Amino acid sequence: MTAMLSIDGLWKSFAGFVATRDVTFELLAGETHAVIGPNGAGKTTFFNLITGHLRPDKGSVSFEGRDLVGLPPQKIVRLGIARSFQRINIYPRLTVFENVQVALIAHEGQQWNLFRPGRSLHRQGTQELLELVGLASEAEETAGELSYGKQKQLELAIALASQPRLLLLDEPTAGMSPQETGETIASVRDIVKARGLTLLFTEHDMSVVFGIAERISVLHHGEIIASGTPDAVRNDPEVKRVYLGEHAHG
Ligand SMILES: Nc1ncnc2c1ncn2[C@@H]1O[C@H](COP(=O)(O)OP(=O)(O)OP(=O)(O)O)[C@@H](O)[C@H]1O
Repeated sequence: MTAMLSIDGLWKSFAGFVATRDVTFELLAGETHAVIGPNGAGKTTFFNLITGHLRPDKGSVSFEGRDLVGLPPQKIVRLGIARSFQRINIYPRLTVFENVQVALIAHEGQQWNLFRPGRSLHRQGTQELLELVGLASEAEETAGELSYGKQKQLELAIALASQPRLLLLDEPTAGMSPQETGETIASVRDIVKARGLTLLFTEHDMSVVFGIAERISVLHHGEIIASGTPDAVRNDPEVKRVYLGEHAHG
């Protein structure tokens, strides 16, 4: 497999605090890759550097051979990278259907007008995405009134509206019940397969990580301390030390 995303010598500091330290990383086309690490290890910062929400101090980020550093987030989305955030990012007062429809309209560069003619646009595409994430029967519900797990599914549909080749999910199961977690992960796995997506995700739930990741990278104090197959990472002495150290301190 070839590298879809290549990151080389990436650094990011906040007022002298180094959040990303000389990160070099390759994501292969078609793989499902988890980025794990204790709280504050720098996972979200790493994602923000890829998606243009932060600009690195040093280093390069290249997607399918194209340099991303300095591009604004919307431009990076257009190149084929979509993302979901840790906090919910939907229009709570619009219906489920409208949330996805707006995302499709925005992606096509069309104008959204609550009263027309926007309402008739992309109805089929919207329906297809809702079916894909299992929200077809909730289409007319108000988005803000959905359960937390369903709101995350809606976010996923919104992310997919930009037709990404690479999907970045920041803690897709955070705050979910065990049942919601299981359903969400099964759904993500199916969608990734159905659409042939490359998936990069962060996650605290190790059963999720080891259940779906083909490769795992471990961040600690902004540095990648291990990267490899789940078995290799599980048995890595440095990784064990970091995680056991965490538990020892509660
Ligand atoms: N905008 C910012 N300004 C100052 N410090 C920041 C900023 N963003 C992140 N940091 C710091 O950088 C470090 C890494 O944060 P980051 O959110 O990337 O970690 P994380 O691994 O995603 O954590 P978590 O698992 O808790 O979500 C933290 O110490 C955080 O306080």
